[in-house]
Amino acid sequence: MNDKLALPVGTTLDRFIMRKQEDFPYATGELSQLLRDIALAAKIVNREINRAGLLDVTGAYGNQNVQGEEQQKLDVIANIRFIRALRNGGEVCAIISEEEEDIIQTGNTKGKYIVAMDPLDGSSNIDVNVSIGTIFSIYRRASETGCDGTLEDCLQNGTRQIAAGYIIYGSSTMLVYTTGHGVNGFTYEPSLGEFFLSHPNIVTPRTGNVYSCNEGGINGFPEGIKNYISYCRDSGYSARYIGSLVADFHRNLLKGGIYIYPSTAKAPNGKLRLMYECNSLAFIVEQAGGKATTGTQRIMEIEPTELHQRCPLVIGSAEMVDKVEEFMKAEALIS
Ligand SMILES: O=P(O)(O)OC[C@H]1O[C@](O)(COP(=O)(O)O)[C@@H](O)[C@@H]1O
Ligand SMILES: [Mg+2]
Ligand SMILES: [Mg+2]
Repeated sequence: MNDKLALPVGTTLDRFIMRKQEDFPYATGELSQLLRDIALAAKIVNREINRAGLLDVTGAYGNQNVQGEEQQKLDVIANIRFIRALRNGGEVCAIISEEEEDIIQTGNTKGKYIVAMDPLDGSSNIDVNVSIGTIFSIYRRASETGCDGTLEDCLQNGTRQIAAGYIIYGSSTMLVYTTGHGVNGFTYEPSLGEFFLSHPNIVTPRTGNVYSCNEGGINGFPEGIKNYISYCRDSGYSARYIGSLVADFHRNLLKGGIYIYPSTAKAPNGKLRLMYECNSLAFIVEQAGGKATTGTQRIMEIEPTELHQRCPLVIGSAEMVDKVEEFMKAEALIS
C-alpha cells in the first residue's frame, strides 16, 4: 500500500485532505477547500444540535418545504449554515437543497462545483434526541461556459459524482466521505474542534443479518419486497429501523445489513430523494464494496429529470442487495 495512505489514527481531517491533495499534484485544491467548507458547516450545525433542548431550535418552523413536509427549525438552520459556508467558500456555483424548491445560485459563477444536499436528514428525530445527519453529493459543473444555474448543469446522474459524504450527529459526530478512492470516516473531537480519522478505508461486510425497513407500510410494498422481508424473518435476521436514513445506513455500512425504502401504495416512487439522499449513499456504499439499486436498477445510473425526484432504495451489503433483486425478478416473471 502507498505509505501516504497508511495514515495513523490521530490524523485530522485537514491533514488527511492535504495529504490526498499531495497525491494529485496537478489538482488545484478547490475540491479540498470545498470539503473543508462542508466540515466547517458541520461543526456549526453540530453545535446547534447538541444544544437543541436548551435553545429555541427544536420543534416545527411553521412552514412546509417543497416536498410538502413540515420543516423543523433545525432543518432551516442547517440549510442556512451549509449554504452560507458553501457560498463563502467560493468553490460552488450552484446548490440543490431539499429545503429549497429551485437551484440556489451562489453568485460564484466561476465556481467549478455543484453541491446537492439534504442539510438535515431524519428531522422527525430531532426533538427526541435520536441520531440525525447531513447528506451531500459533489458534481463538477457540466457547462464549460460558467454556471447560469441551468437544470442541465445540475441534473447529472450519480456516476458523475466526484465526491459524496454524510455527517452523522449521533452518540459521537462523524463525517464519512469518498472521492472515489475508498471511504474514510472521521470522528469529531468537540473540545479540540477537529475531525480525526477514526475509520480509515471502510469496507462494508459482503453480507449481514440486519434489515432496516419501515415495515408499517408492508401491505403497500411490491410483492418481491414483501417476499424478501418474509425471507429475512424466516432466516432469523434482526430488524433495525431508526427512521433517520443516515443512521440506518451508517450502522449497516459498518456492521453489514440492508436498508430498504421501496415504492409503497402511499409513495409509488418511494420516499427518498435521488439527488441528495440515494445517489450520495450509493456512491459511498459502492466505494465500500456494497451495492445500491431500486430493486431492479443501479441507483447511480438513473437519469434525473427533476431536482427533487424520488426513487425506491435498496442499499447495503452486496449479497443482500443481490438477494432482493432475485426476489424482484421472480415477481416480474410471475406477473
Ligand atoms: O417515516 P418513514 O416513512 O419511515 O421515513 C423515514 C425516512 O424519511 C427521512 O426522514 C427523510 O429525510 P428528511 O428528514 O431529510 O426529510 C429519512 O431520513 C428516513 O429514513
Ligand atoms: Mg433526508
Ligand atoms: Mg432533510
